[in-house]
Amino acid sequence: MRKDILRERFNGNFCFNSSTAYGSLFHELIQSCLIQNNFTSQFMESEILKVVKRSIERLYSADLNENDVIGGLMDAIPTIRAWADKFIGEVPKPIEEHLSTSKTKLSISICNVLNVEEHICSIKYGLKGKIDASVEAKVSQNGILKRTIMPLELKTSRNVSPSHYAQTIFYCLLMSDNYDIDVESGLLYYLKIQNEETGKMLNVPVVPHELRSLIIQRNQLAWHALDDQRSILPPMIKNEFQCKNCSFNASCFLYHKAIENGTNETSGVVEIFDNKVAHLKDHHLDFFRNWDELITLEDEDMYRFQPEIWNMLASNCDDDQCLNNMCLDPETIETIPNGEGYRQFRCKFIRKAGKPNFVLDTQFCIGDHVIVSSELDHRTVASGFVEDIASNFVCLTLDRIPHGGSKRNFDMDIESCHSFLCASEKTAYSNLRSDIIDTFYRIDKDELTSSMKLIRQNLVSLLVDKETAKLRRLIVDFDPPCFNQSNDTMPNIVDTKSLNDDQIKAIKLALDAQDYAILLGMPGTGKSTTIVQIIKALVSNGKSVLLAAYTHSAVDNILLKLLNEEIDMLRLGSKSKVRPEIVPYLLNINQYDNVDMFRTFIESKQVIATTCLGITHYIFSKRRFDYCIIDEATQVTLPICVGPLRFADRFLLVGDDFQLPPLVRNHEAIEKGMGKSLFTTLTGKHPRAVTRLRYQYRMHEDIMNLSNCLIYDYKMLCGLPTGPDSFLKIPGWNNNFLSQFHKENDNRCEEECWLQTVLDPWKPVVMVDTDNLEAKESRGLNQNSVEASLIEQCVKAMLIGGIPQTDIGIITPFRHQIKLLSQKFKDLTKIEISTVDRFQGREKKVIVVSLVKANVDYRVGDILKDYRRLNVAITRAQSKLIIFGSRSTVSASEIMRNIIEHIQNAHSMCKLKDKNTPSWHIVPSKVAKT
Ligand SMILES: Nc1ncnc2c1ncn2[C@@H]1O[C@H](COP(=O)(O)OP(=O)(O)OP(=O)(O)O)[C@@H](O)[C@H]1O
Repeated sequence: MRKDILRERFNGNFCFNSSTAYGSLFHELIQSCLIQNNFTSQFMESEILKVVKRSIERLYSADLNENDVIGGLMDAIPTIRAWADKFIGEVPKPIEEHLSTSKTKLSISICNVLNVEEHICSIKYGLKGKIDASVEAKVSQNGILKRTIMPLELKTSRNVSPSHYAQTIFYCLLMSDNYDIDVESGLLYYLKIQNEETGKMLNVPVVPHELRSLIIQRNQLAWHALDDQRSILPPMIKNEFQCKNCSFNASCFLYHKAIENGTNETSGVVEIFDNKVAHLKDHHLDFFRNWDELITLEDEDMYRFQPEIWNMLASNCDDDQCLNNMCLDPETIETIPNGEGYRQFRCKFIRKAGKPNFVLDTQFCIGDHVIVSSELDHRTVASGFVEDIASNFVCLTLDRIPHGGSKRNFDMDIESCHSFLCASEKTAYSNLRSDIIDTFYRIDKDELTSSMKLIRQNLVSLLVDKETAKLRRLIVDFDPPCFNQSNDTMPNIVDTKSLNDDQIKAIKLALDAQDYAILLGMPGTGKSTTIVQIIKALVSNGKSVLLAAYTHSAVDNILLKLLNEEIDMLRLGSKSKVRPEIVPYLLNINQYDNVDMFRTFIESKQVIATTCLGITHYIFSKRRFDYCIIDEATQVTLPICVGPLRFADRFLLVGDDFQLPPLVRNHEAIEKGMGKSLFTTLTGKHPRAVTRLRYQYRMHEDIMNLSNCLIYDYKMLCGLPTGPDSFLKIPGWNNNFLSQFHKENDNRCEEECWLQTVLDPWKPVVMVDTDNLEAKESRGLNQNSVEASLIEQCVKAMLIGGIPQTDIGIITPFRHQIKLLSQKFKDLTKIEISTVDRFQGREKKVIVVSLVKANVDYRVGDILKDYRRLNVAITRAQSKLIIFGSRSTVSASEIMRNIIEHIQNAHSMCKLKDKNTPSWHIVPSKVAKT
């Protein structure tokens, strides 16, 4: 039971070993034979080759060779065939029973396969599980023949275990709930226990007294999982053999020592315990207790809405968390082959009944994780994330094609004949299609992601693993970092002519670091440029580099620059999250015929890039790196940062304390220090490890000084010349340029057109104040339609004036405003519209900022008080920054007041008159797609 609780909190040791790798391959093989109902040697041989080819990464991780594995699987063919000959078909054959009380022999045959890997969450029993195969079986006893559904559980262990019986009984409950029918027993098949030539097949009945004791255990487990019982784990099992081989032993022992005040004596397994945690001193245990508490606080916030998914009818949930009455359009289902061998499905859902503009009005946004369930019986059918959202549909990328679940067949009879329509992939598409059309779905936001488990696992690895001893000394004990004596020579490959002195100093420090270095740079000072030069130098010295950042966009930002330098690299991640230019560098597992080829490929890559949470990839069980570089390191909490650092000997953290902080939702966790990044901590502890970049090359001086006056106290210097070239040039700009947008005989705007002020090429910073207009935000949603229309006019005018779409970025802190703006510019897809967070590390010639907040109570919200987020927003523009907002409302934020004062002093405030409503300009609905 303790292991089950630990499994909910930690990833465990995620490396594949040979028995888990073999186990998963056997499962895939038998499941595919069951689905195809083909157990011929020829079919199995060809399936083995396919299964092994799909699993090259797992074999690499488990140190297995495909020929040995193929041999091992082929050796099992006679056993599987004998099992199938006996138990698959229409004629029941005698089977051994667990806890049999009957004198008469039971016979069983599997006559139909309903599903494989069926994922069932039962609200009724508070259980969830993935059933290896859901089957229909013919059962004969005492001369009575019945057809009944049951779970089939496949096992590759060499011993029968009581936990397998328990699992099978629970699966019977899950199936009962899912199919709304009593399931009296399940099947357990041990491939490797040779009591016959077939392996061992058992029938496991749901016996009332066993079920009672299992439900009691389930309730105890649920008690331990409660928030306020978190520190009380179920007792340790103290079994030498099991503890040694348990993949959760490190977290178990660490918990015992740090949280339960345990010792090697009380652990009951002295030697194994000491081997893992004897080295931990009091301050290590304090470190773990502190971070465990912070993560728990944050965890509670993330799980806040989870119960609603299961407890509330979709019609009672508000649109914020749940979309109900959704229909899947079967014509839109598209398979997305993923580079890593998994498949995903793109599906479009339309709401059958509801408000016409409902989807845009909801809290659902692109990138949100979602769970799709059938509306009728609340059965989970798929999970994934939002890919696109418009007024009348939502497009999801899902792990499987949703369907309404198994449907009863015409000959179904509760007593004697359980007969269902298959929902598995062998089902003819036409069946599935009608099933899809007939089903209504609910889509819930899934706040629960597995990242918390990984974060906790990072902490355990940091404190326990042998490989992280050095990292532990540096970031837990705060040992001072060491540097080689600098010999002042720079590798030839570094393009010193294009760099300034600060940047050259930063490169030297990074190359001299024996432990770590820190690169602190204000916006546009060339942090990513410097990172690229450091990577070039390291690669030319034969070193390997793991490049990571919190967001995919930050990772790809550096990779795009590396591409220009023709540096070879490997990008890990899913195709849907990666920039198109980087897609060719994604790992494509289909290219490798064998493990050696794959190993050679992986080991040949000197630069591997991923996000900080992407480190669960198989390759990290084998690969280590000379350096790890983390960009935007001020954006990640310590336990997330530790993830990639675990795999390298030295590291470089790059960032700026005054740009985005780590994303932490829980206020108490922030107060207790979770929002302080490792970057900030180490910068304070060991200033010797820090180099600073001061010259920025992105922004016109006026834009830079806005940030200087707010944050940097004029320490940021301009590396760019400030001649006429530094201003925005609108190619079509002339005295008559704006007249094309005004209606004939309508001079209400012409006499003093606001676009004249805003687009004036000699004004690099302008704020458009909407206070005189009816431009209020929508109630309850951070959305402002008048502001969006003004932005549409302004941006389209620039496009007509000849500014390319790719030069324009629109930033707003609110995701609902992004949805609205994306609608306005839906034909102009090269204009980037994004949150501040996604724009960090990026730049555009023109940046338009939509502040959205406009209300009579002057409520400005937290985001517009966040000086770091605002700093990022105003430092993305090279030549022109246009800010739209309600001066009276946003002035409630002190930092916004300062921005406004600075702009006012520069005479760059454009206060709209009430006649400047958006309709005074003729804006073509379509603009040439430059
Ligand atoms: N030494 C230099 N001389 C001239 N231009 C430079 C120099 N270093 C960087 N740049 C230019 O400055 C701009 C900003 O550089 P870069 O994107 O590397 O900055 P950054 O510090 O990573 O930005 P951010 O703070 O947004 O993350 C780029 O256009 C880059 O080409």
